[in-house]
Amino acid sequence: MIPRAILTAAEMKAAEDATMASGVSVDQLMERAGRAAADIAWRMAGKAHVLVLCGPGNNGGDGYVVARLLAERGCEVQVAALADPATDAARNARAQWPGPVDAIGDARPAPMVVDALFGTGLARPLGADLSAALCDLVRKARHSLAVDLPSGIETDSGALLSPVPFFDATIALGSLKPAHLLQPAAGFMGMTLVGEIGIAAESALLEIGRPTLVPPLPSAHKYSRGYVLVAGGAMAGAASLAADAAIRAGAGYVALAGPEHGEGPLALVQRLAVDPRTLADLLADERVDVAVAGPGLGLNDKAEARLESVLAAGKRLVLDADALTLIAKRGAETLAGLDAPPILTPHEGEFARLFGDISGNKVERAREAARRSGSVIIYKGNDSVVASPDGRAAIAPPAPSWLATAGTGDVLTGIAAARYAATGDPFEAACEAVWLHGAAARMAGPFLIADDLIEALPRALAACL
Ligand SMILES: NC(=O)C1=CN([C@@H]2O[C@H](COP(=O)(O)OP(=O)(O)OC[C@H]3O[C@@H](n4cnc5c(N)ncnc54)[C@H](OP(=O)(O)O)[C@@H]3O)[C@@H](O)[C@H]2O)[C@@H](O)CC1
Ligand SMILES: Nc1ncnc2c1ncn2[C@@H]1O[C@H](COP(=O)(O)OP(=O)(O)O)[C@@H](O)[C@H]1O
Ligand SMILES: [K+]
Repeated sequence: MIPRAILTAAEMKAAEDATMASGVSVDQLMERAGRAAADIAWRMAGKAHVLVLCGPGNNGGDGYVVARLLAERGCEVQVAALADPATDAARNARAQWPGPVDAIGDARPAPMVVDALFGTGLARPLGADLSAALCDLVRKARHSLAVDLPSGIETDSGALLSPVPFFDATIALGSLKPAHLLQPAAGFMGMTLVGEIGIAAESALLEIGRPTLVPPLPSAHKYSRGYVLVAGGAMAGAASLAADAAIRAGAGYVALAGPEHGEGPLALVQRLAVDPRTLADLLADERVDVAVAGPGLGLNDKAEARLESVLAAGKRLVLDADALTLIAKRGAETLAGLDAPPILTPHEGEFARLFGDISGNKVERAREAARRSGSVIIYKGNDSVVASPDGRAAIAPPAPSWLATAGTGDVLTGIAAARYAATGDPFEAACEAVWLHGAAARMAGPFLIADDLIEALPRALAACL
């Protein structure tokens, strides 16, 4: 699957300028944008009475186009505007709307509401009266559609600048923007669709899409499919979850090396490694492709020594949980010299421990963390962001919140290890793992526990063949 690009407000503006330089006028772009939005509104509500709220900028201009096209289809349309249009394109669009334009205060609740107040140009919070009116009108509607973005959202960060209602659908014009995937904004969009308006959308920031996997070659053997070694520690269950997930995610050989035997399928190779030297010996096996440390590792001196063996092994690494807490003490930048970029999988708390002083939105923080640590970062959450030290970054579509349960992160770590062993590319592996994890969660369903994710993994993987 070709991943969709995500453009910041500035990148969108540049893409729009490039399109115009090739001979397309802003009025034509606005007509396409309005037509795409009107088509969605029509599919949602048919001939229902429509209220279109228009702002002063080009988002409002799109709104006037929507109003005209829906009226042409026979809808009864009320247009309510915040102010007169402030751009030429919006003025032209308004001039082509044959009906009256009311003040926002005169907007009457309608079964279908189209929000064309503000899009990527929103620079500050909506006034309290305006956001209250927007929330009230959307709440009273049966269907609601936001044009480009719900008004009140900051495009690049996904922050809510002022209160925003829940929309049934949002049409992203030309391309996804970060706010379509980042929380809290993404939670207010309803179904998000991208409206094609003829802009070439290219970016180093992508949406994580379904990976394409290939079955093992006829010549495959267990080691060619990837050997993952999971270093266990104080808590056998967590390491077992990671190891079990790695084997279910397609690694050909998975060994769990801990101070005691863990749980897991019979196919999992259990190796007793009571002291760090034994662990180092196991890691010295040249067939080991990827080593995992963190889940259930512990935080005491023994855990430190085990982590040391893993870091010194010269292998590709996936580091999570306790390993991240231990690394935070010595500084994440100490990872920058490893032979291959490791994958780090911090949740919000671990990220703060590792990179507490980084500011900016979630994508910027993930990118800076990747650069500093020379690592691929999976910055977890409902809007997981993956960033690579080479500047590539990706945002996952919202994952089921049922994932908020103990052990699901250990499963992600195991999947990432299996994919890193298979692909050799930590960024690709991280993105694939995040997608598979979310898909397995959707298949496992409500009230899932971490073990259910592992059980669902083969079905999630099969969907990618
Ligand atoms: N990119 C593309 O290819 C295409 C983009 N298109 C569309 O254009 C949209 C972007 O348009 P845009 O740049 O004109 O910005 P927009 O969101 O309408 O708002 C700016 C206006 O609002 C004002 N303003 C801001 N905050 C405010 C506040 N809190 N309260 C009150 N006022 C506030 C601000 O005023 P100022 O800050 O200058 O005082 C300015 O007047 C984009 O989302 C998409 O829908 C399509 O038509 C065609 C293809
Ligand atoms: N509310 C949520 N919505 C979607 N995904 C979530 C949510 N909460 C947690 N997750 C996902 O579940 C996993 C939890 O990982 P983590 O916090 O490390 O748990 P643990 O350490 O118990 O395994 C991560 O992949 C995270 O992205
Ligand atoms: K809008």
